Amino acid sequence: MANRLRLGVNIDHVATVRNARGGALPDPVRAAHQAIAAGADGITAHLREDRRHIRDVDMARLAAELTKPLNFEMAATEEMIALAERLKPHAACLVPEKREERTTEGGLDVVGQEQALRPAIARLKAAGCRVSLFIEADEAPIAMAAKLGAPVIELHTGTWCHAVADGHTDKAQAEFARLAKGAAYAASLGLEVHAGHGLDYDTARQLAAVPEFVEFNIGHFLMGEAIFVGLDAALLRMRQAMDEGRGAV
Ligand SMILES: CC(=O)[C@@H](O)[C@H](O)COP(=O)(O)O
Ligand SMILES: NCC(=O)COP(=O)(O)O
Repeated sequence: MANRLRLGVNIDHVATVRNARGGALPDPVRAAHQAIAAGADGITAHLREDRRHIRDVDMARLAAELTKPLNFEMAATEEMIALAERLKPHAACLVPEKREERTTEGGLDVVGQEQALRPAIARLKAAGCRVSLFIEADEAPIAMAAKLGAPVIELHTGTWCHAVADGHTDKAQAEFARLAKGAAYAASLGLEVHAGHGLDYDTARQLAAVPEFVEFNIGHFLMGEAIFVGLDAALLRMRQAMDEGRGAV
């Protein structure tokens, strides 16, 4: 299918449930294998500094076992870059991290961190990782991502998804237009454009209509749905929503 949107499944919150009891179950790596078997185009996992969900051993197993691309989300710290150099995941996505945050709250400040990010990106590239920067859909960070030599960006969709969920129609329309404009600008610079954070069936379907998006990374909503309908059914429904939005069905 021309211009098919890839679905990257984030398994962080299987690990959240596992860590609630301190045992080994449910196994996030098992979820990754099942997601791939159910049609996921790749797996995303976020190894946070505080290890609140994904742990180092999970990332090592994912890197060793997956049959589809692994997208290692990380802060641009020495610890994480060194781990990525050792594990050599298909992709490394640099995301902002604040210990006190409940979840990611926005895009990476690539404009303010240009000098610090440049060597991090170089090291990840040298390790063979496809580097992605998780940023806001604004001209300055998008232009900086291109200047820094990252081949991929992932646009933060959380603000738009929250506006949709809260019924703030005017803000949702403005945020959608911002995402669409940012995606078009990024593509004009030759960047591969992804999107993620807070996407559900409805917002994934809406955003799929923006032709410049190549991949969505979706986790929290899907893992919640899986509790009720199972992971396979949730992925199938998300796949259908993305294809409908892209006009593929
Ligand atoms: C960057 C992003 O939006 C997510 O991929 C990230 O994983 C969110 O952090 P939590 O998974 O800890 O909520
Ligand atoms: N980068 C976004 C991601 O991997 C998943 O975000 P969410 O769907 O868990 O909010």
